[in-house]
Amino acid sequence: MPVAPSPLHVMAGVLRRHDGQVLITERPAGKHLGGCWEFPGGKLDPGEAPRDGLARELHEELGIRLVAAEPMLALPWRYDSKELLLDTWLVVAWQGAPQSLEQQALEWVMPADLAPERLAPADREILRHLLGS
Ligand SMILES: Nc1nc2c([nH]c(=O)n2[C@@H]2O[C@H](COP(=O)(O)OP(=O)(O)OP(=O)(O)O)[C@@H](O)[C@H]2O)c(=O)[nH]1
Ligand SMILES: [Mg+2]
Repeated sequence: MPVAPSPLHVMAGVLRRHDGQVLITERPAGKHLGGCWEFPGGKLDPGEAPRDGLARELHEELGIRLVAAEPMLALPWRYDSKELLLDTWLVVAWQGAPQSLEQQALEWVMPADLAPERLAPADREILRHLLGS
């Protein structure tokens, strides 16, 4: 019997500043969901602990060092051909100012001002969670 591939474990970090703004990044055109905005992160490497994978991705993409983060929402999601677990953490402390190291646009926004349609479909659930509904 065919064995279903296990879902791809993807880490996403919601960097939240003291003023409540969160960081979103734009997926480059040509990639899966190119042009959609998302939370920075990426696929966990085999054998890697979630917090370590999150810290690695945030360092690779933004050049920051993770200081304090906690799990916020583990969201199973299915796009046409791929199934993933979007493991979303709230990041409340980091060192360094986030920079675009992978040519991605960055934007700080208040969750209440963020139009859900701008986000990747799975991330609209994260936004709902942030808005507390
Ligand atoms: N990083 C990230 N990925 C997300 C989010 N929401 C969401 O649906 N994804 C999906 O999760 C999958 C894996 O994310 P990724 O950043 O490692 O994917 P990628 O293809 O850019 O990785 P790669 O090109 O570095 O191998 C992608 O299909 C992406 O569209 C999100 O908020 N953050
Ligand atoms: Mg990524």
